[in-house]
Amino acid sequence: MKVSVVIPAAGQGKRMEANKNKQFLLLGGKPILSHTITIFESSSSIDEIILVAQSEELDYCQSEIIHKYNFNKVSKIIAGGATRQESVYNGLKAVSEDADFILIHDGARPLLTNELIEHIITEVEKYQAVAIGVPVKDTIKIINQDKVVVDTPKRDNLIAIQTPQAFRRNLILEAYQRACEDDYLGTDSSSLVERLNKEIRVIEGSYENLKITTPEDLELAERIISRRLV
Ligand SMILES: Nc1ccn([C@@H]2O[C@H](COP(=O)(O)OP(=O)(O)OP(=O)(O)O)[C@@H](O)[C@H]2O)c(=O)n1
Ligand SMILES: C[C@](O)(CO)[C@H](O)COP(=O)(O)O
Repeated sequence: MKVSVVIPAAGQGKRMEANKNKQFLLLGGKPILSHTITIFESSSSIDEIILVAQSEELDYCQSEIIHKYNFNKVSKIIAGGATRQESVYNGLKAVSEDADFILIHDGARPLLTNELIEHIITEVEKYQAVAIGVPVKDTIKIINQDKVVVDTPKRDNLIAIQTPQAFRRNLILEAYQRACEDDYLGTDSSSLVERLNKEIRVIEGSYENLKITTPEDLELAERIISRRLV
Protein backbone atom coordinates (compact mmCIF):
# COMPACT_ATOMS: atom_id res chain seq x y z
CA MET A 1 0.00 0.00 0.00
CA LYS A 2 1.42 3.40 -1.00
CA VAL A 3 0.46 6.62 0.80
CA SER A 4 1.32 10.10 -0.46
CA VAL A 5 0.77 13.45 1.19
CA VAL A 6 0.10 16.78 -0.49
CA ILE A 7 1.11 19.81 1.59
CA PRO A 8 -0.36 23.10 0.35
CA ALA A 9 1.97 25.90 1.43
CA ALA A 10 1.29 28.43 -1.33
CA GLY A 11 -0.82 30.88 0.66
CA GLN A 12 0.09 34.47 1.43
CA GLY A 13 -0.53 34.45 5.15
CA LYS A 14 -2.32 37.80 5.01
CA ARG A 15 -4.02 37.34 8.39
CA MET A 16 -0.62 36.84 10.03
CA GLU A 17 0.40 40.33 8.91
CA ALA A 18 4.08 39.34 8.84
CA ASN A 19 6.53 40.65 6.25
CA LYS A 20 6.93 37.17 4.75
CA ASN A 21 4.89 34.03 4.08
CA LYS A 22 3.87 32.86 7.57
CA GLN A 23 5.15 29.35 6.84
CA PHE A 24 8.72 30.61 6.88
CA LEU A 25 8.33 32.28 10.29
CA LEU A 26 10.25 30.54 13.05
CA LEU A 27 8.60 28.25 15.58
CA GLY A 28 10.92 26.77 18.18
CA GLY A 29 13.82 28.17 16.12
CA LYS A 30 12.83 26.42 12.85
CA PRO A 31 10.50 27.46 9.99
CA ILE A 32 6.87 26.46 10.58
CA LEU A 33 6.85 24.54 7.28
CA SER A 34 9.88 22.47 8.29
CA HIS A 35 7.99 21.23 11.37
CA THR A 36 5.05 20.22 9.18
CA ILE A 37 7.21 18.32 6.70
CA THR A 38 9.23 16.63 9.48
CA ILE A 39 6.09 14.95 10.82
CA PHE A 40 5.49 13.19 7.48
CA GLU A 41 9.19 12.62 6.70
CA SER A 42 9.48 10.74 10.02
CA SER A 43 6.37 8.63 9.52
CA SER A 44 7.08 5.10 8.29
CA SER A 45 3.59 5.05 6.73
CA ILE A 46 4.25 7.92 4.31
CA ASP A 47 5.98 7.15 1.02
CA GLU A 48 5.95 10.45 -0.81
CA ILE A 49 5.52 14.15 -0.03
CA ILE A 50 4.36 16.66 -2.66
CA LEU A 51 4.97 20.21 -1.51
CA VAL A 52 2.98 23.04 -3.10
CA ALA A 53 4.50 26.52 -2.88
CA GLN A 54 4.07 29.92 -4.51
CA SER A 55 5.88 29.98 -7.87
CA GLU A 56 8.22 32.74 -6.67
CA GLU A 57 9.07 30.72 -3.53
CA LEU A 58 9.91 27.40 -5.21
CA ASP A 59 13.67 28.01 -5.15
CA TYR A 60 13.56 29.28 -1.57
CA CYS A 61 11.65 26.17 -0.50
CA GLN A 62 14.17 23.96 -2.26
CA SER A 63 17.22 25.54 -0.63
CA GLU A 64 15.95 26.80 2.74
CA ILE A 65 13.52 23.99 3.59
CA ILE A 66 14.11 20.78 1.59
CA HIS A 67 17.89 20.95 1.25
CA LYS A 68 18.63 22.60 4.59
CA TYR A 69 16.57 20.13 6.63
CA ASN A 70 17.51 17.17 4.45
CA PHE A 71 14.01 16.03 3.52
CA ASN A 72 14.29 12.93 1.33
CA LYS A 73 10.64 12.10 0.84
CA VAL A 74 9.73 15.37 -0.89
CA SER A 75 9.64 14.10 -4.46
CA LYS A 76 8.24 17.27 -6.07
CA ILE A 77 7.72 20.95 -5.33
CA ILE A 78 4.82 22.21 -7.39
CA ALA A 79 3.62 25.77 -8.02
CA GLY A 80 0.35 26.60 -6.26
CA GLY A 81 -2.63 28.63 -7.45
CA ALA A 82 -4.74 31.57 -6.36
CA THR A 83 -6.80 29.54 -3.88
CA ARG A 84 -6.04 26.68 -1.50
CA GLN A 85 -8.26 24.48 -3.67
CA GLU A 86 -6.25 25.27 -6.81
CA SER A 87 -2.99 24.66 -4.96
CA VAL A 88 -4.17 21.30 -3.65
CA TYR A 89 -5.40 20.28 -7.11
CA ASN A 90 -2.00 21.13 -8.62
CA GLY A 91 -0.40 18.95 -5.95
CA LEU A 92 -2.84 16.08 -6.44
CA LYS A 93 -2.09 15.96 -10.16
CA ALA A 94 1.60 15.46 -9.31
CA VAL A 95 1.07 12.48 -6.98
CA SER A 96 2.56 9.18 -8.21
CA GLU A 97 0.10 7.10 -10.17
CA ASP A 98 0.68 4.07 -7.98
CA ALA A 99 -0.39 5.85 -4.77
CA ASP A 100 -3.38 4.13 -3.15
CA PHE A 101 -4.23 6.87 -0.66
CA ILE A 102 -3.55 10.59 -0.47
CA LEU A 103 -3.43 12.72 2.67
CA ILE A 104 -3.86 16.47 2.31
CA HIS A 105 -2.40 18.56 5.13
CA ASP A 106 -2.04 22.33 5.53
CA GLY A 107 1.57 23.53 5.62
CA ALA A 108 0.36 25.89 8.35
CA ARG A 109 -0.50 23.06 10.79
CA PRO A 110 2.89 22.14 12.27
CA LEU A 111 1.67 20.50 15.48
CA LEU A 112 0.13 17.33 14.05
CA THR A 113 1.21 14.13 15.80
CA ASN A 114 2.33 10.80 14.38
CA GLU A 115 -0.51 9.09 16.29
CA LEU A 116 -3.06 11.06 14.26
CA ILE A 117 -1.33 10.15 10.99
CA GLU A 118 -1.43 6.46 11.92
CA HIS A 119 -5.07 6.70 12.97
CA ILE A 120 -6.25 8.43 9.80
CA ILE A 121 -4.40 5.95 7.57
CA THR A 122 -5.99 2.99 9.37
CA GLU A 123 -9.42 4.58 8.89
CA VAL A 124 -9.02 5.55 5.23
CA GLU A 125 -8.16 1.95 4.36
CA LYS A 126 -11.63 1.06 5.67
CA TYR A 127 -13.63 4.08 4.55
CA GLN A 128 -12.22 5.88 1.42
CA ALA A 129 -12.65 9.41 2.84
CA VAL A 130 -11.71 10.58 6.34
CA ALA A 131 -11.28 13.97 7.98
CA ILE A 132 -10.15 14.80 11.49
CA GLY A 133 -12.01 17.27 13.65
CA VAL A 134 -12.77 18.44 17.17
CA PRO A 135 -16.10 19.31 18.81
CA VAL A 136 -16.66 23.08 18.77
CA LYS A 137 -16.42 24.68 22.21
CA ASP A 138 -18.32 27.89 21.46
CA THR A 139 -21.93 28.23 20.46
CA ILE A 140 -22.09 28.80 16.71
CA LYS A 141 -24.65 31.20 15.21
CA ILE A 142 -25.63 31.65 11.58
CA ILE A 143 -26.03 35.32 10.72
CA ASN A 144 -27.40 37.18 7.69
CA GLN A 145 -25.77 40.00 5.72
CA ASP A 146 -26.98 42.54 8.31
CA LYS A 147 -25.18 40.55 11.03
CA VAL A 148 -28.46 39.46 12.57
CA VAL A 149 -28.69 35.93 13.93
CA VAL A 150 -30.91 33.70 11.84
CA ASP A 151 -30.18 30.32 13.44
CA THR A 152 -28.34 28.55 16.26
CA PRO A 153 -27.41 25.02 15.16
CA LYS A 154 -27.38 22.35 17.85
CA ARG A 155 -23.79 22.22 19.11
CA ASP A 156 -23.78 18.43 19.55
CA ASN A 157 -23.74 18.12 15.75
CA LEU A 158 -20.94 20.59 15.10
CA ILE A 159 -17.32 19.69 14.47
CA ALA A 160 -14.41 22.01 13.65
CA ILE A 161 -12.68 20.22 10.79
CA GLN A 162 -8.89 20.14 10.59
CA THR A 163 -6.32 18.52 8.36
CA PRO A 164 -5.02 15.98 7.47
CA GLN A 165 -7.88 14.69 5.41
CA ALA A 166 -7.31 11.34 3.70
CA PHE A 167 -8.84 9.82 0.59
CA ARG A 168 -8.57 6.97 -1.84
CA ARG A 169 -6.56 8.42 -4.74
CA ASN A 170 -9.12 8.08 -7.54
CA LEU A 171 -11.92 9.48 -5.39
CA ILE A 172 -10.13 12.70 -4.47
CA LEU A 173 -8.92 13.26 -8.03
CA GLU A 174 -12.46 12.86 -9.32
CA ALA A 175 -13.77 15.25 -6.64
CA TYR A 176 -11.29 17.98 -7.59
CA GLN A 177 -11.90 17.49 -11.30
CA ARG A 178 -15.68 17.76 -10.83
CA ALA A 179 -15.33 20.86 -8.62
CA CYS A 180 -13.17 22.46 -11.29
CA GLU A 181 -15.71 21.66 -14.04
CA ASP A 182 -18.58 22.99 -11.91
CA ASP A 183 -16.70 26.08 -10.69
CA TYR A 184 -17.29 24.98 -7.10
CA LEU A 185 -15.01 26.47 -4.47
CA GLY A 186 -14.92 24.84 -1.04
CA THR A 187 -12.87 25.73 2.03
CA ASP A 188 -11.67 22.18 2.61
CA SER A 189 -11.06 19.04 0.52
CA SER A 190 -13.76 16.86 2.05
CA SER A 191 -16.51 19.28 0.94
CA LEU A 192 -15.56 18.45 -2.65
CA VAL A 193 -16.05 14.74 -1.94
CA GLU A 194 -19.39 15.38 -0.19
CA ARG A 195 -20.64 16.76 -3.53
CA LEU A 196 -20.17 13.27 -5.00
CA ASN A 197 -22.55 11.95 -2.33
CA LYS A 198 -19.80 9.96 -0.65
CA GLU A 199 -19.58 9.61 3.11
CA ILE A 200 -16.80 11.36 4.97
CA ARG A 201 -15.81 9.68 8.24
CA VAL A 202 -14.73 12.06 10.97
CA ILE A 203 -12.22 10.97 13.57
CA GLU A 204 -11.16 12.82 16.71
CA GLY A 205 -8.47 15.41 16.02
CA SER A 206 -6.63 17.49 18.59
CA TYR A 207 -7.15 21.03 19.84
CA GLU A 208 -3.36 21.39 19.60
CA ASN A 209 -3.41 20.73 15.85
CA LEU A 210 -3.69 24.48 15.26
CA LYS A 211 -3.75 26.14 11.88
CA ILE A 212 -1.38 29.02 12.36
CA THR A 213 -3.44 31.87 10.97
CA THR A 214 -3.00 34.94 13.20
CA PRO A 215 -0.19 36.09 15.55
CA GLU A 216 -1.96 34.65 18.64
CA ASP A 217 -1.85 31.18 17.02
CA LEU A 218 1.92 31.45 16.70
CA GLU A 219 2.28 32.44 20.37
CA LEU A 220 0.19 29.47 21.43
CA ALA A 221 2.12 27.14 19.11
CA GLU A 222 5.41 28.33 20.70
CA ARG A 223 4.10 27.34 24.12
CA ILE A 224 2.97 23.92 22.89
CA ILE A 225 6.28 23.25 21.12
CA SER A 226 8.35 24.23 24.15
CA ARG A 227 6.25 21.97 26.38
CA ARG A 228 6.70 19.08 23.92
CA LEU A 229 10.46 19.62 23.81
CA VAL A 230 10.91 19.14 27.59
N1 LIG B 1 -3.59 29.90 -2.66
C1 LIG B 1 -3.34 29.18 -1.56
C2 LIG B 1 -3.89 29.53 -0.30
C3 LIG B 1 -3.57 28.77 0.81
N2 LIG B 1 -2.72 27.72 0.68
C4 LIG B 1 -2.32 26.95 1.86
O1 LIG B 1 -3.43 26.38 2.50
C5 LIG B 1 -3.20 26.29 3.90
C6 LIG B 1 -4.37 26.86 4.70
O2 LIG B 1 -4.57 28.21 4.32
P1 LIG B 1 -4.48 29.47 5.28
O3 LIG B 1 -4.08 29.09 6.63
O4 LIG B 1 -5.70 30.27 5.08
O5 LIG B 1 -3.23 30.25 4.68
P2 LIG B 1 -3.19 31.57 3.86
O6 LIG B 1 -4.11 31.51 2.67
O7 LIG B 1 -1.74 31.76 3.58
O8 LIG B 1 -3.69 32.65 4.93
P3 LIG B 1 -4.45 34.02 4.70
O9 LIG B 1 -5.85 33.65 4.30
O10 LIG B 1 -4.38 34.69 6.02
O11 LIG B 1 -3.72 34.78 3.61
C7 LIG B 1 -1.90 27.04 4.19
O12 LIG B 1 -0.91 26.09 4.48
C8 LIG B 1 -1.65 27.81 2.92
O13 LIG B 1 -0.29 28.03 2.60
C9 LIG B 1 -2.20 27.37 -0.56
O14 LIG B 1 -1.45 26.41 -0.67
N3 LIG B 1 -2.53 28.11 -1.67
C1 LIG C 1 -8.73 22.98 5.34
C2 LIG C 1 -8.94 23.70 6.64
O1 LIG C 1 -7.73 23.79 7.35
C3 LIG C 1 -9.90 22.89 7.49
O2 LIG C 1 -10.13 23.56 8.68
C4 LIG C 1 -9.48 25.09 6.43
O3 LIG C 1 -10.77 25.04 5.89
C5 LIG C 1 -8.57 25.96 5.58
O4 LIG C 1 -9.16 27.23 5.48
P1 LIG C 1 -8.28 28.48 5.06
O5 LIG C 1 -9.19 29.68 5.02
O6 LIG C 1 -7.68 28.14 3.73
O7 LIG C 1 -7.28 28.64 6.14
